[in-house]
Amino acid sequence: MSSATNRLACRPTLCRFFSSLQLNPSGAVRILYGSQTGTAQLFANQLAEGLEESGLKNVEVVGLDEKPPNEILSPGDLHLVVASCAGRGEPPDNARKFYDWIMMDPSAKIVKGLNFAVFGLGNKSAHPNNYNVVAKRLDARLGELGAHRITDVALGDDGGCIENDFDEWMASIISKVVPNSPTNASVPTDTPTNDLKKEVDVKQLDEKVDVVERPTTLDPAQSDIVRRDLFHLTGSNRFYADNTKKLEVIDNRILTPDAGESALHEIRVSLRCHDSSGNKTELSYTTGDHFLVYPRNSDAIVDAYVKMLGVNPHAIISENQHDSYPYPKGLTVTETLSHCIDLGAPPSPSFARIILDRKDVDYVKEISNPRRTVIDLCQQTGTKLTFEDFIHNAVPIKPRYYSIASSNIKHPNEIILVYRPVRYMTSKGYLREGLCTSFLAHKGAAQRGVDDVACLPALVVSNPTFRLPLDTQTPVLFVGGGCGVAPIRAFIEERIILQSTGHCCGPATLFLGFRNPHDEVYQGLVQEALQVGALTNSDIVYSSGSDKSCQQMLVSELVRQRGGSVWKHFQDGGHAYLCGGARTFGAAIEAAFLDIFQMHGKLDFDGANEYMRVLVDTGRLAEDLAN
Ligand SMILES: Cc1cc2nc3c(=O)[nH]c(=O)nc-3n(C[C@H](O)[C@H](O)[C@H](O)COP(=O)(O)O)c2cc1C
Repeated sequence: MSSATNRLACRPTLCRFFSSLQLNPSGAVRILYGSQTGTAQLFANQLAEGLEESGLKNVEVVGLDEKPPNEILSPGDLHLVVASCAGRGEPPDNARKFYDWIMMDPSAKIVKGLNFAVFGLGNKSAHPNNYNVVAKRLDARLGELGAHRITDVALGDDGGCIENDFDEWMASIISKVVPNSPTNASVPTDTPTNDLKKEVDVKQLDEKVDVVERPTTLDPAQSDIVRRDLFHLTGSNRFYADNTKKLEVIDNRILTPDAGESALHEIRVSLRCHDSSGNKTELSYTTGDHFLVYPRNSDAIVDAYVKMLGVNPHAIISENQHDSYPYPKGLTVTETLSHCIDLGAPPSPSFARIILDRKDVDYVKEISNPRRTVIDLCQQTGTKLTFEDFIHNAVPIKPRYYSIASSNIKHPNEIILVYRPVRYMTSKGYLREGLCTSFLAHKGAAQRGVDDVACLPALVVSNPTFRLPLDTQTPVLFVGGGCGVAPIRAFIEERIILQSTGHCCGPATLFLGFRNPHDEVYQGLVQEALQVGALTNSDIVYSSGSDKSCQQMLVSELVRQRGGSVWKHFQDGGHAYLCGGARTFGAAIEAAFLDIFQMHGKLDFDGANEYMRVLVDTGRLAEDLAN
């Protein structure tokens, strides 16, 4: 690790713990990743670095779409699979072909004699019925086909502390694969040293990352948008998804000005755009789809990190970096910090231990719950990080999913999103803003042409399991809370059009909750739907009403109160849609449904769970729950 480029590849975190191990390089290790939004890919790269730093030579990271399915597995090698779940228990797009092949193709028997272990990425509270099913099924299938499992499938929960889950699994893999390794990398047995503090100064950084000075300052019109040419959409450095476009914001407004700082906002985005050759194209969507937005950090936080790291913001990171450089090459330092790294996210457990120079860090209590960031920890400890330390250990920006709040029949050329800006003070007095919601909140409507302030890098993501029933007569029940109003708005809008174009719609019930009456949105649309018969009943409740006349209760209480009719709805073949936050709202409504199935359906606990499972499996209970 002496050359400039190789030093970049070194993750100090793991280097220190594993560099002096005796190794037994008995064969090649193939790390396979299936990733929708980049986390599994990041983990796969971290695992490769951990294994290489332990001395393994023959480690390869392979995206599950990088080879034909029947060439992905290589008998005799160890395969470490890192795979997330997307959709409703679906594999991520890049894993789809391999997943279908291994699950169904008879030629998939060739995996006999192969060693493997699987780490899954999922979200338990958001997807309780499909939690990590992709990893579980891959693990079971590989075993069934005769491959040798070196350790049980491990499940990472993105609703908890997935970095911790992964660190633990990686440590156990390294201890199995590399003889004489420490048994637990996440609680290192050696005392952390001051390695980071001895790292290079800015001048050396320029040598190490091979940067060149950009003669002029950045052109703001080029710095904040989708730049497919700049963000190298090839190979493992793929940053934006292929069909990401730069889309114009048509309107961005507060829906409920009386609700104060945390009011719900609505943003309208045009689907008309230009392709790379300058030709006009149009994106399309179907009601119920998702919209993926790539946010960037604010200039203020980027400036703070530039100062803390002592780097030249205009230096360009050269194309000649080592392959393990985690971000697109050729960007300036500012662009990399703005677009690639989540500067407001807490560091990973291992990085936090390094910065704090302690091995006994209580990660959840000290770091993740208070949402302390790298800059907070460095200010607290006086730790001086180099740019390379930071860039190789910091958390990358993940794109954010939003439920589209419009019907494609009513709005074929634009989409509507509903969002609530996240902004709060931590107990330590730090102001925190949600990365994507504050990014959206600063997007003005397009004034003249397409400028950065008015554009979003974004794409439509199909959500085929979240659709209104094909038979418009089927009874539907919409249950939503807060921002969960978004997909419900889309469905109501669609039913109004269906109704007005002669498609007679069956009964539709709406149970909707807001914080208080000031927070309530889209009353006009709900009234119109009730008048034209697109909705049959509507109950709106508030978790904290401001006057006695309003319905002060939780949506889950309302659902329980209407238990008899909810049971009848399902017995009549009705469909239901659950839309809101995963942890509290989604879990509470599911619990209410289970109670109803027991009380009104006279089922026992297992029977109620089974009833729910069948509803989910047959697409009659569809969820759109946010983390
Ligand atoms: C649209 C969407 C659908 C998801 N579906 C599931 C699911 O069915 N089951 C699950 O356990 N997790 C699900 N998740 C959670 C992801 O698997 C989890 O956030 C993971 O860390 C993403 O990893 P990736 O960035 O590598 O794709 C879903 C996430 C999104 C955004």
